[in-house]
Amino acid sequence: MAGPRPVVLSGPSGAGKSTLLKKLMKEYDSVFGFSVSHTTRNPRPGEVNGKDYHFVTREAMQTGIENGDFIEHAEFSGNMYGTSKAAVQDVQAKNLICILDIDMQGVRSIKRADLNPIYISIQPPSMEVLEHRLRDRKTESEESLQKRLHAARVDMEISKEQGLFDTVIVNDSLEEAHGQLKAVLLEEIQKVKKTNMSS
Ligand SMILES: Nc1nc2c(ncn2[C@@H]2O[C@H](COP(=O)(O)OP(=O)(O)O)[C@@H](O)[C@H]2O)c(=O)[nH]1
Ligand SMILES: Nc1ncnc2c1ncn2[C@@H]1O[C@H](COP(=O)(O)OP(=O)(O)O)[C@@H](O)[C@H]1O
Repeated sequence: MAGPRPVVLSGPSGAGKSTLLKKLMKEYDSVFGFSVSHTTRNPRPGEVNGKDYHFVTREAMQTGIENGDFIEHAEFSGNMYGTSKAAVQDVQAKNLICILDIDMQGVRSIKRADLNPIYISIQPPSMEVLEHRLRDRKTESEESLQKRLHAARVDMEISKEQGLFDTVIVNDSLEEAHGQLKAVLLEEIQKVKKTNMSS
C-alpha cells in the first residue's frame, strides 16, 4: 500500500516554517517525520547535527550530488542545501508523513520528481513583520539578513503563481496559522493514525 503523502513547507526565511512544523510534530507524536536536509551552512546555537540538518562541507555535498544521493538541491544565500533520497526514505519507512522544509528552487525540482506531496506556502503578513522577526531571531549577520530579505521579496511574488501551492497560509497569529495547517493536513493525519493503530 502507498504510504501517506509527504508535505512540502516552503516560504521566505523567517516566515515561521520551523516554528510551525515543530509545533505540529509536538502535538502529533508519531504522525510526522522531518526530512533532515544536508547543508553547507554553519550550525546555529542549539541546532543538532543529524536532527535539524546534516551539516557537511561543500566537497562532501558535491560528492553526494555526483553520486546521485539527492532528490533535489539548491544554492540559497551562499550555501548549498539538499534533500537526500535517504532523508525521505527514512521517514517513509516508518509510515510517517514526511515534512520537507525547502526553498522555492526545491519546490520546482520536487515538482519534477515523483514524490507527489501536498505543497504548502507559509508567508509572513508583510515584509516589515518578516524583517522584525528575522532580526529578533538573532541568528543572521547583517549580510545574511539582507540576502534573506532579498530572496523573501522574490519568494513572496512567485508564491502568488496559480497552481504552485495547494495552500498559502499567512503566519500572522501563530495559533491561527497552526490551526490552518492542521486543517489542511487533517485527512492525511487521520489516515496515518488509523493505519498505525491497526498495525
Ligand atoms: N531546496 C532546498 N532548500 C532547503 C533545504 N533545506 C532547507 N532549505 C531552505 O533553505 C532556506 C534557508 O534555510 P535556513 O538556513 O535553515 O534558514 P531559515 O529559513 O532562515 O531558518 C529556507 O528557505 C529553507 O526552506 C533543502 O534540502 N533543499
Ligand atoms: N506567528 C508568529 N508571531 C510572532 N513571531 C513568530 C511567529 N512565527 C514565528 N515567529 C518567530 O519568527 C522567527 C522566524 O521563525 P522561524 O520558524 O525560524 O522561520 P523559518 O523557519 O521560516 O525561517 C522566530 O524567531 C520565531 O520564533
